[in-house]
Amino acid sequence: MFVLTESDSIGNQFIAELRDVTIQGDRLRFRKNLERIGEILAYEISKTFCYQTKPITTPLAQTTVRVPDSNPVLITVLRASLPFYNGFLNVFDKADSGFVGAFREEGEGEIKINLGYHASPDLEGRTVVLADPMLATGKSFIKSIETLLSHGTPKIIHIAVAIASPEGLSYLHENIHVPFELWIGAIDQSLNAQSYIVPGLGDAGDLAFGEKI
Ligand SMILES: O=c1cc[nH]c(=O)[nH]1
Repeated sequence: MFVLTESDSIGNQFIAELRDVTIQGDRLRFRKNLERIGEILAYEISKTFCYQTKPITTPLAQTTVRVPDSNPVLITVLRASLPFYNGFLNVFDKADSGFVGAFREEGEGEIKINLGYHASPDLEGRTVVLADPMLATGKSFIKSIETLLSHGTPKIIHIAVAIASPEGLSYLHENIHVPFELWIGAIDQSLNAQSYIVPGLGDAGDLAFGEKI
């Protein structure tokens, strides 16, 4: 498991700005910071890929460069993930993409996650990056992964999140039965009664795009 804020880097500044009530109201900056964290996590994930030697001709000579031998599939969960996903797409610019539409069903008691929409390429044997900035209960991740597995069994699923709750992490470990790795911006203290992450940052979708009805 990689956790960005476990060591000092400029990434901490981006996380701080996402959380800070005096800064996060600037939607452009909020989306940009999610994107920048996506780019950093994408770079870290790229270190796990298989590489091959590619011959290159520069204007001056022949040389070789080690490049990834395949492109991942990026799966993103609408809508809060879009700026975060964009960070991954900036780095993995040749990636295929799939989309999942997940929403929380309002009501009394346990939170229910509904997947209204999904569109994905064949995932058989592929390296998948599932990007969603907020790992709260983990239920939408598990629902998304169950749905994705009907499109083939990936070689590995890299799960990338900006902020994770300990409860969500436990839920993923208990419920994912295919190879996976976790790439996280920060791990927070807990979930509150409304299943928001504390200290967290609030509602990532609303902060990125405005409140929905
Ligand atoms: O704290 C949380 C949890 C889920 N989704 C969010 O946007 N924020």
